[in-house]
Amino acid sequence: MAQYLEIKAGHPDALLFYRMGDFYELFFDDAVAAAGALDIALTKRGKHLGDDIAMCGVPYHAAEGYLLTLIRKGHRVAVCEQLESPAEAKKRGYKSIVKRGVTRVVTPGTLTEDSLLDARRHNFLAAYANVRGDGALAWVDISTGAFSVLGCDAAGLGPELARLNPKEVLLSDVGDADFGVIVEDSGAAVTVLGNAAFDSTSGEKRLCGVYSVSSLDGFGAFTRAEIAALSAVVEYLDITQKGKLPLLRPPVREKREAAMQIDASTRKSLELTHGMNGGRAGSLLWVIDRTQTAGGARLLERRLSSPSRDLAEISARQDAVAWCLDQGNVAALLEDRLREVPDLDRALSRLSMDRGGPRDMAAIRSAIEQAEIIADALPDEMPKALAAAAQDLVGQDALLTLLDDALVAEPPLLARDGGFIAGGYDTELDEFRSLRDEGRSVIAALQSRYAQDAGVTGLKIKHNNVLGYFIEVTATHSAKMLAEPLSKTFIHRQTTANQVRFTTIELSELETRILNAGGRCLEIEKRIYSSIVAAIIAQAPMLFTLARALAEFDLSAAMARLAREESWVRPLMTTEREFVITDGRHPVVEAALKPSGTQFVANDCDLSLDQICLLTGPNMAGKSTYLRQNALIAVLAQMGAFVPAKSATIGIVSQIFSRVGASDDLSKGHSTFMVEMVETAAILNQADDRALVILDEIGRGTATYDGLSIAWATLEHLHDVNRCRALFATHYHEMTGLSDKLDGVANATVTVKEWEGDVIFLHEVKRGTADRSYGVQVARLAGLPATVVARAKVVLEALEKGEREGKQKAVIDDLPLFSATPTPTPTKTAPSEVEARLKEVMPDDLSPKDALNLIYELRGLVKT
Ligand SMILES: Nc1ncnc2c1ncn2[C@@H]1O[C@H](COP(=O)(O)OP(=O)(O)OP(=O)(O)O)[C@@H](O)[C@H]1O
Repeated sequence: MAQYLEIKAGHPDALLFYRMGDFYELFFDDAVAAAGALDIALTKRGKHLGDDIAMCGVPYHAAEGYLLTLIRKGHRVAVCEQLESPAEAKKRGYKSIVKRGVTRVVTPGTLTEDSLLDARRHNFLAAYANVRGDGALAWVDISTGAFSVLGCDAAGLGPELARLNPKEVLLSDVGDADFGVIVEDSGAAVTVLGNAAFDSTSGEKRLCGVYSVSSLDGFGAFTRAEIAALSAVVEYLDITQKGKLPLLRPPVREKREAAMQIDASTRKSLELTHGMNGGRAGSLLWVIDRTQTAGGARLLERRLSSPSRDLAEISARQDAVAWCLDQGNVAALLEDRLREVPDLDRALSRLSMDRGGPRDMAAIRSAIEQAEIIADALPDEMPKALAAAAQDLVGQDALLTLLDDALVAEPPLLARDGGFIAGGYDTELDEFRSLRDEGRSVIAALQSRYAQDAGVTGLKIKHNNVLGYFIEVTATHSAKMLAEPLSKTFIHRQTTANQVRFTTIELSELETRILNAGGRCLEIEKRIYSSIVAAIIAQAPMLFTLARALAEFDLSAAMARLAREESWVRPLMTTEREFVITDGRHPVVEAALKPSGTQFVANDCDLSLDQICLLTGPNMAGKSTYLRQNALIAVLAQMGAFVPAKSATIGIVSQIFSRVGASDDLSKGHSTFMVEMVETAAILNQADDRALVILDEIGRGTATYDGLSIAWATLEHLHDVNRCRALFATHYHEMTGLSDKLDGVANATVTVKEWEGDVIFLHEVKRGTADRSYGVQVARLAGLPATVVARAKVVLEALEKGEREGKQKAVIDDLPLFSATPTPTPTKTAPSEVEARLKEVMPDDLSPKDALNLIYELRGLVKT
């Protein structure tokens, strides 16, 4: 208990997983918290200061799953291991306690286990530093070594966190409390560190130490804040990994201006990487992902989250996709090979942190192998981005030879039990192995000899952990075995209910030889294992580059496949302010319609001359879909992908803002309307003339005239001040008059057909205005009770009539609604012939033939 309390004192904010043999045990409050979170039994063990000690435990071999649950529920876990075996402890004295120590603190941002991670997404740990008003955000994925930093003021923190989606963010204990709120809003866990961790002077030294350089200048000209943020990350890794730093790639300095700016609410409403339910399903990422490897999928997610603003970079990526489309055979081979490529980054980082095993080595082997095959198949002439990547695919021959020679074809997961080094690689190992294996065949021979000598055919030589090797016969033979002459050779060891066990001098000697040989084998394999790990780590920077190159090929091929399968085209990107889309489509809605066979109606969009498009149209006509599809096309184009359209010309978009749909944020005390206004304010204050703004039904959350006035003034502001390209959907038909007053505002509408009182949605966007919203008809389609729909029609007609005649108030007063009309009872129609016939049928009494006849009969009734 003293040992426990001492270790626990060092980790007051984490649940302590205290290793006791085959279990991790938790005590006191930790036990209560963990038992609740894991839904496992809470028990007691011993007393402390007179009180029962609460306890619970989880088996160590199943600990990963429990860890994941605890991390997901917001806990941190300090894993305390036994640092020696009980036998070693006993050597120090009979009552010695096994040495224990925390080997790792598991937090949301520092996971490395495959089972705890989403293979197709990064798992970022971030740190935000503020040095005298200058802010910087650094982030790392320790499972891949990717490490980056970016100058970022407080206003930029929210959008950047939305872009990166880190799982954990480190903040200084002397920082602004607002930072904590921003981080919490992003959904990441906040971890507060002492301000010393953010010290840029000692931080610079620490970073130089990590990369074994005398200055960081070679990696970029970092600001003090950037160094502070980077070093806080390293400090935290040091604390949580107990000095065993993961492999970190040199920090990459990013610039905010390099990427299209997309704030958190826009990302959410466009569902770029996460659907409405927070998972992948329903997102753009989900629909466009055709990558074969985890590395490719992660690169896709990064690109989609950070569309570029650099024309050269975008066209280089487009060239790569176009090339893959053009070179169908090479692309097909690429995809075939990539399918065999395991997660190189994560295997590498696990090995570097001593959490890997032989299977990770095999993963590295097959990644290098596939990379070489791909490199061999590539032609000399390739677009720039792929040519550069192709060079990084080769150069690991020596490591490949080592892994090929040293490893068996399918090594086990863990190094612990050996058996992963190939025969012929190490002569000493081979010798001990044959001794060990020979021993086994000698045992088999010995068994048959003893069986013959004793005249007991059922005699067996067996092995268990208590007795080691022993000879076993059934109890019926015990008298014979215990009597001379057999008792001279067979020494009695144990009698159980049905068996008697013996040993012989010969057997014990053989056992020692086998055990020694087995132990030696394990030792040698361990030594070779370490040397292979060292050889791999020595190549780590090149292997990370190779992984990145594979991901680049994977992504280009995947984008090409997508373009081919879905008939997407290469958009023409310019530095002007054009935005011309012909036959654009919404990829997610189109994919959702596909199973039902419904055709998505493609629509044009031209914001070049008329920089603002004011869209009116009935409910359910497809306004939101149209707005979003154009934003998504811009995002796809700037990530370097092809786009769902017949043709597209897009002047680089600097920022995208989207205010779509209504939601409240009760946790912040914001009503639906308040949220809408906060988001609109952000757009009007920030959008520049290269921005693309999408506003859907601004002002609908308040009274009609307030809403209309706000929408009106907002559109004027976008037009006069922001001067950005915008799509503006509204049900305020009064606003369509603005196009006469303001240059560069054009009206468009989504067409519908009226047929026998119903609306038919054509989903076609045309120039012009809508005169009605057909809200009542849509409400009927939604299943509003017929009485309500009928009543709404009456009210609507009266209101419209009143408006025409300019006496709306009088009409409202006249409405019978306010003089309590009796609710018309739903009319009951007599049952149809078919219904009447069906009522007579007893399904259980029907033979198959009767049932078929019945169907014909019913069909006949319908005809008549
Ligand atoms: N271009 C299209 N082709 C085919 N179906 C479409 C198209 N656009 C929209 N739809 C279908 O219509 C549905 C409603 O579209 P959307 O939400 O965009 O309408 P809306 O005009 O914004 O409606 P509201 O004004 O009620 O918010 C979509 O979920 C989709 O199924």
